[in-house]
Amino acid sequence: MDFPFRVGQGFDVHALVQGRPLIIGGVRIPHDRGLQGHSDADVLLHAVTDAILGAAGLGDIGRHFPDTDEAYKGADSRVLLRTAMGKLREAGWRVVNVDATIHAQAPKIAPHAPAMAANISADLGMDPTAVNIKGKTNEGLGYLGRKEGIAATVVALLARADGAAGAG
Ligand SMILES: Nc1ccn([C@@H]2O[C@H](COP(=O)(O)O)[C@@H](O)[C@H]2O)c(=O)n1
Ligand SMILES: C[C@@]1(CO)OP(=O)(O)OP(=O)(O)OC[C@H]1O
Repeated sequence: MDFPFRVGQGFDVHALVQGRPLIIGGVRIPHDRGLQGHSDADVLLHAVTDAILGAAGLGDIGRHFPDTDEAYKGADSRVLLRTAMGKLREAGWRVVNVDATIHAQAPKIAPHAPAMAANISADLGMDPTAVNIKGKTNEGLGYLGRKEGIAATVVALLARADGAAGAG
């Protein structure tokens, strides 16, 4: 019998490079560099996608949206997140809450956190108060501290969509 709640975690990191926009949580943030990737390189949305897919036992973002597929070149990661959420719904899950940390020496995340939470909650079909976004520096240490990239870590809790304990 399945337990009616499942937890998942997600991690992602992308390099900061010249000539790319910085898009985190679906929010375009004014900055001197942006994140490198096959898609729009939205490090937060990729970690959220992995957290919900992982909780549902549906693998990972690369399995559903391979970075070798031209279809995802420059892809809007909100579209990928909504597609992943559709797969969760088909499997009978809803997302209860999301808690995320963006590991960025710069820029400041706090001013953009409400907009990021609004985007994620809209894409997952939940109340914005159930999405918590935190920024954290790396205290100048390592590749994150040297501003060579930005990382995100996320945990997500799922519940059976019908709310039935033990529903399979
Ligand atoms: N990119 C960031 C980093 C930090 N914050 C905010 O500052 C607080 C202190 O961060 P430390 O890494 O110095 O402990 C943190 O709790 C956030 O409120 C941020 O918004 N964006
Ligand atoms: C989002 C995808 C889509 O091709 O590509 P990237 O933007 O490179 O992002 P990453 O987190 O490295 O890998 C996941 C891929 O599914």
